[in-house]
Amino acid sequence: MASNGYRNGILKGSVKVEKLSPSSNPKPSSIKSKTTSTQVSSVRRSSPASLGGVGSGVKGDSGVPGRVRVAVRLRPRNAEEQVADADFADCVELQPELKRLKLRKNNWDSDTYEFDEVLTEFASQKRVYEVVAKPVVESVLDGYNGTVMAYGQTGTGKTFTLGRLGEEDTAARGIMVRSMEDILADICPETDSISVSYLQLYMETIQDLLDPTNDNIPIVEDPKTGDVSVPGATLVEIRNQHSFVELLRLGEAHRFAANTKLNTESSRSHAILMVHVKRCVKGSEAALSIENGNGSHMSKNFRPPLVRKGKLVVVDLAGSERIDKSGSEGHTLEEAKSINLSLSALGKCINALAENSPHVPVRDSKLTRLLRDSFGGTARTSLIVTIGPSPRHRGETTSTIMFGQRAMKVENMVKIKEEFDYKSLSRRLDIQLDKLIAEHERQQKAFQDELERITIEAQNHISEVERNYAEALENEQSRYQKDYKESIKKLEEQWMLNQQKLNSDRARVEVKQEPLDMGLAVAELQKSLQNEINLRKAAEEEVNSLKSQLVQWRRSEAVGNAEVLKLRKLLEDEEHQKEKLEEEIAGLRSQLLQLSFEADETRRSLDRGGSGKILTGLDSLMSQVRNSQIKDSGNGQKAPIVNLFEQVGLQKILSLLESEDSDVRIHAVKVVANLAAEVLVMMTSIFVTILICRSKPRKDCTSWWSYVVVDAS
Ligand SMILES: Nc1ncnc2c1ncn2[C@@H]1O[C@H](COP(=O)(O)OP(=O)(O)OP(=O)(O)O)[C@@H](O)[C@H]1O
Repeated sequence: MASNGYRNGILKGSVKVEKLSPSSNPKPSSIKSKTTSTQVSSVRRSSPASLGGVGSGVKGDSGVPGRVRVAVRLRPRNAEEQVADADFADCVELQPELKRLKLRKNNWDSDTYEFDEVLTEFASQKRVYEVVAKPVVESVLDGYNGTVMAYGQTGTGKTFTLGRLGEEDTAARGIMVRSMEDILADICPETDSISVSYLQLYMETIQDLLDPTNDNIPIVEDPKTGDVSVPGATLVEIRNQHSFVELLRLGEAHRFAANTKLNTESSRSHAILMVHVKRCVKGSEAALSIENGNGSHMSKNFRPPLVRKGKLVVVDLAGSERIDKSGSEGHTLEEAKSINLSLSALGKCINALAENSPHVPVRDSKLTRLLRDSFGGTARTSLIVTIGPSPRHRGETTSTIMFGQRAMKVENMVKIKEEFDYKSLSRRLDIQLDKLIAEHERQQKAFQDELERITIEAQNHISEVERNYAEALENEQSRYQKDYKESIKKLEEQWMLNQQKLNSDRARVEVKQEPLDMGLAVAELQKSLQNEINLRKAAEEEVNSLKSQLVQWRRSEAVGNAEVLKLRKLLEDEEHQKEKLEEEIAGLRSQLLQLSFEADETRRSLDRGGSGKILTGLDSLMSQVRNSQIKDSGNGQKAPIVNLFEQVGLQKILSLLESEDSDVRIHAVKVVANLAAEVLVMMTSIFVTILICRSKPRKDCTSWWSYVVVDAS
């Protein structure tokens, strides 16, 4: 062992020393993914110096490396040492700022050891808590397992460091009390819970410090996870600091202790305080955890709350002692042997872990079985080794320091303890079920009440209706009975009157019955006869009237027939006349055509200059016209049509055309047609004459022209 070297086997300058400080504690926000943890886990235990230590925890199934943190604390000289070692220097020299401890071998030589924290005899309890335990406590609050353990020679201050209650002097409060203070300050009482069990391992038996009758508690190891638990231990829920301190006091009272040469209050057992912290993961943190885990398929209503279960284990080991120095004998000697045996087993495990040995003799003692998770397990572990200053105990101090040094090489796989709280879900569902059942019962009761109310109302209503109906029926019956009685009474009265009248009529009829019957029969017959006569008369009159009407009708028929024959004759005449007129019109038209033809011939002749021929034709035409005139004037009469026109006038003829009488209209048409023919003839004559006069004026032309003019007018 080189005097200037580090006795923990690590070369100077090659160790990256992590500070045991609150800031090094991992926060859930650093939990990223399984990939990260897998990558890191591949270097497990391979290079402790390169690992991140307590502050690098990341969530994952396999966890992340977290080296056991080790601090050394020096107890001040006690009264005995101040006297006995007055002339001697302490066996150790501390360099807290360098986190180094020098162990003097002699006056001129020393070995130097480096720790995660070096706490001098002046270090306050508060400082010790903050550098040793607080990071672990914070990890526990985040859902990790954590171990704070004190190891050291008897009487060096393990119980002082961990278990002081600080009732007289609060500054003296140890790690247990301060841890609980921090835990209580951090949790949410509504959703989180803390429960505590306090045990001692004495002579290889686990006893319940909170219930001394409960001894020889078995250790249970989960074959799957390797988790160690002592389910037989009393578990007390902690709600406040006071109850916890009382609990510690109770436990301390039950702890085995002995008065040895080295410690008047020497603990003869290993005390193990287990603080279970169950925290409900909330909000986005829970959602993130569920997303990363396997709870995403669960329905929100039936999704159990996600909880993180951290367990803080504070171990106050019994002190290792040299029997010759402690003076233990008898039962105390047996205790000492047992203590040393278990501490030796712990040391072997630490050695094996520190050396990455494939076999770790965990099962050699109950202490190692209990601390399985704390060394080489999943917990964050912080070890404080306590030493005394006396050079007389240099060997024990060296042993303690070496234990601490080896422990620093132990690396755990820190793993968050997060799980679904099915019990809580079950409780919650039970509560919901109870509520639903209560609500259902309440609704059912309300329904029943309502039903009863409606039934009663309906029954009342029915009763009222029945009552009203009965009353109405009764009234009606009495009214009818009354009317019936009155009617009967009236009928009886009427019958009485009729009876009286009948009687009186009978009496009268009996007196005048015979003469009355004859007279009536004769009068009746006479009346019938008269009626028959009257009816016969009326019938005869009717027949006569019909006969005269028949004669009248026959006469009218004969007149009508004669009229019809007459009209037919007239119609035939008219048709005959019409045919004649049509023949005349046809003749006139042919004449007109002839005249037109001749006029055309005449014009052509004139155009060719053949006046002689023209004259001949003209003379012929003129003679025709003149003959016509002469012929007309010869009989002293104009044509009948012209005469008719002169006699009747144009307006009259036109009005006759619109007459309703068909004969009149036919005559009017004839007149107009003949007139048109005559006018046409006359106009043609005039036209011819004009042509003649224009071509060659003659003497007789003037006279003829005047005739035409006179005739035309
Ligand atoms: N840092 C310290 N400052 C002052 N006094 C101390 C300190 N450490 C321990 N002591 C005192 O030393 C004595 C022994 O301490 P303690 O009982 O805690 O030792 P221990 O390691 O628990 O012993 P054991 O293993 O025998 O139980 C006690 O009287 C305690 O008050």
